[in-house]
Amino acid sequence: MHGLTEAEARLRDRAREVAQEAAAQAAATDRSEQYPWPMVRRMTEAGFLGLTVPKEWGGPGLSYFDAVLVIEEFSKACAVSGRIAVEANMGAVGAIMAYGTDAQKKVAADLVLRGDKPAILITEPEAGSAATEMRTRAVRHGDSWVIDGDKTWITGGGISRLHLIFARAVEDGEEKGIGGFIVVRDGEGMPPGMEAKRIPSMGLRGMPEADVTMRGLMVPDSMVLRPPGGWARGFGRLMDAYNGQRVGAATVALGLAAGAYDHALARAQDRRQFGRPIAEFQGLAWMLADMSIDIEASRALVWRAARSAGPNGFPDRLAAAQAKVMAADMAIRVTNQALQVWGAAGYSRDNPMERYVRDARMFAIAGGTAQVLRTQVAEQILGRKLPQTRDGFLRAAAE
Ligand SMILES: CC(C)(COP(=O)(O)OP(=O)(O)OC[C@H]1O[C@@H](n2cnc3c(N)ncnc32)[C@H](O)[C@@H]1OP(=O)(O)O)[C@@H](O)C(=O)NCCC(=O)NCCSC(=O)CCS(=O)O
Ligand SMILES: Cc1cc2nc3c(=O)[nH]c(=O)nc-3n(C[C@H](O)[C@H](O)[C@H](O)COP(=O)(O)OP(=O)(O)OC[C@H]3O[C@@H](n4cnc5c(N)ncnc54)[C@H](O)[C@@H]3O)c2cc1C
Repeated sequence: MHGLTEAEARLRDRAREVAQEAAAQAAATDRSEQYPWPMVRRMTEAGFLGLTVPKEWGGPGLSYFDAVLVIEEFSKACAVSGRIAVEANMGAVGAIMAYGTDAQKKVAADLVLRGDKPAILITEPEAGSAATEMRTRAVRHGDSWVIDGDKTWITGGGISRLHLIFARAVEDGEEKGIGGFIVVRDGEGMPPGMEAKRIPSMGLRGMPEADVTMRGLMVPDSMVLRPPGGWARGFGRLMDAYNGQRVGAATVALGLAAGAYDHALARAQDRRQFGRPIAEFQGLAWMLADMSIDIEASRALVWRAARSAGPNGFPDRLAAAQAKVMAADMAIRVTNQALQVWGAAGYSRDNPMERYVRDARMFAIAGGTAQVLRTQVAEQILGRKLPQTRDGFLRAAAE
């Protein structure tokens, strides 16, 4: 289908098979709000975590596109499992594999290949969309850095071992720019100087979201991630890597919409009213048609974005933002339509449809909101910066 190579189709089919096990536990994970460790072990054994880790670091060295095929299958069944596959293949892992030292790459590879889902710490209570306004500081003291700051909505806070923290680097009393700092949680508790407090969330309840506070958190200089171009370009280069995770998030949105659609299609043909299958009513038949068009269009953008990554590169920024906006908005629409097809039965918590609706809601917020990403798309197609601060255009004109 869709021009997959034999190897890609095999990978997708293998993911689809294991994802059936994720489907079987998805409702229990949602109810218990517990991270699905048994499923993580199963995904690790099956080789779905660390897919993008290069062969020299012990991984299979597969592409972002391969990872996307796997993420979609898991997300159809259980979006929490889909998100685990995103963070264990993209985001922090991608940044470390591209910019890290050999020692950092080994640490990251060993962790994800053994089942860790890393955490990426960007957002702060006062710096969400305006991420460049972050206040977390890492101050250099000889061979160590000391981090102080507050992060929020950190996916995996409290369960992740590998952390990639975005912070302002201060050297010799001078602020140099935003860089990445790698912190590993070894034991059962958090590392000294780091605390996580869970945030109760609407959907994807098996995935902990947390406020993370850092007070005097020590990071050796060997664990500083230094992208090329120096501190001043640090944030931009880290965001280059983050475009991979945007494609991953778009894929989870796509997958869960496709999962909800499959349930709706089956129900529309089974459920009878007025003596005939409800699929025969044009109102529903066209709704199903629109859902299928939405899903195929999103998949086309997601695949294009994933394929835009070169062998050692990241997905293209514009393609990633376009795919994420489309898939996030589409998932909200399609999951709601799917619930509508199910009628009252879809509204019951004994049925997966309401879970799909809740799970879909985050993607227009996390990873860059639908509004902020539209601005990013506009900047790329117009070929100019669209400053968001009140004095931004004045400052740009003065410069
Ligand atoms: C980028 C923004 C934070 C806007 O802030 P600014 O207007 O202050 O920043 P810019 O001047 O636009 O950008 C600074 C710098 O970064 C480069 N950049 C920005 N975005 C990208 C990108 N996507 N790819 C590559 N490079 C990028 C930009 O060119 C500048 O580089 P130079 O300094 O010129 O070299 C804001 O637009 C934004 O993106 N906000 C969203 C923040 C976000 O996405 N947070 C995600 C947190 S993690 C998460 O949510 C996980 C959820 S999940 O995956 O499930
Ligand atoms: C489930 C979930 C998981 C997350 N995981 C992580 C994670 O692992 N790591 C991490 O660092 N962060 C994570 N986040 C945080 C996420 O990246 C932020 O929520 C997001 O960047 C938006 O920031 P905010 O919530 O502070 O909203 P705000 O920035 O306060 O935005 C509020 C509203 O204003 C709009 N708005 C703001 N600025 C503009 C503008 N310039 N133009 C137009 N509209 C604008 C937004 O679109 C939004 O509708 C997660 C969030 C969620 C919900």
